Amino acid sequence: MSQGGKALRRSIRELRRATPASERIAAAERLAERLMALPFAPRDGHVAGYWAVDGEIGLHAWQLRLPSTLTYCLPVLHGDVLRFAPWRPGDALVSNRYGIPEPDVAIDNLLAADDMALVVAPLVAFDARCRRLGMGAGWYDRSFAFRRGRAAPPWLVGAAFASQQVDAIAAEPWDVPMDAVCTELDTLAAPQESR
Ligand SMILES: Nc1nc2c(c(=O)[nH]1)N(C=O)[C@@H](CNc1ccc(C(=O)N[C@@H](CCC(=O)O)C(=O)O)cc1)CN2
Ligand SMILES: Nc1ncnc2c1ncn2[C@@H]1O[C@H](COP(=O)(O)OP(=O)(O)OP(=O)(O)O)[C@@H](O)[C@H]1O
Repeated sequence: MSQGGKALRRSIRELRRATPASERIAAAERLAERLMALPFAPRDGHVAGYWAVDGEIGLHAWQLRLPSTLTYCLPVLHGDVLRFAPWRPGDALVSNRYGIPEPDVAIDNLLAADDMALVVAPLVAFDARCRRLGMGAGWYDRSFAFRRGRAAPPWLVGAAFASQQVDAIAAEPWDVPMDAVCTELDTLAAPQESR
């Protein structure tokens, strides 16, 4: 990652953390509406969200609106990839190496990335082509590398505040483009040729 990329990550993460609470709450509600309205929103199966940290836009409003035919899951770090586990409010959590809470489940009960029908991915920055810049450890890129040569599902949707949009994110060879990015203001669809 270039120095530019590191500086961009730092400045956007600062901006993201500075979003006032009242704005965050309203934005999470608007985001939930947009996620529910996605043309490819699945009716049943597993969907993955994330436990918002570091000023990320929250997914609790979306989780609350999901029909009972969908099972909400959270990511779990496993080796060098993400696996997923169902989580409902009140279920046990443990902190991972980054201090992010994840479901406290036995390895045998973890689900694979391709068991998900739709995955809402956190991001630091995105562009109009639905390219995603994450925290910089490559977890989503490694875990969903199989989507580079294969159609959805799982559908990959980035979630962010509209303020996290940048002009262009330089494509790295391993980047996995999102099918869409939802913010409190917009739903952006990826250009057809990059899906
Ligand atoms: N809410 C949430 N969950 C997530 C992610 C995410 O971006 N957001 N991830 C998306 O990939 C994975 C975790 N990836 C992460 C990568 C780097 C750092 C991080 O904070 N790094 C520190 C320095 C390293 C450290 O503390 O050990 C930093 O950048 O300041 C956190 C999570 C899985 N779960
Ligand atoms: N498919 C892959 N196979 C092997 N290594 C990979 C793969 N994808 C990403 N990586 C590694 O992960 C590192 C970080 O990638 P990048 O900076 O694009 O992460 P990110 O998308 O910002 O982070 P994250 O997905 O964790 O939010 C890369 O330098 C690369 O070494």
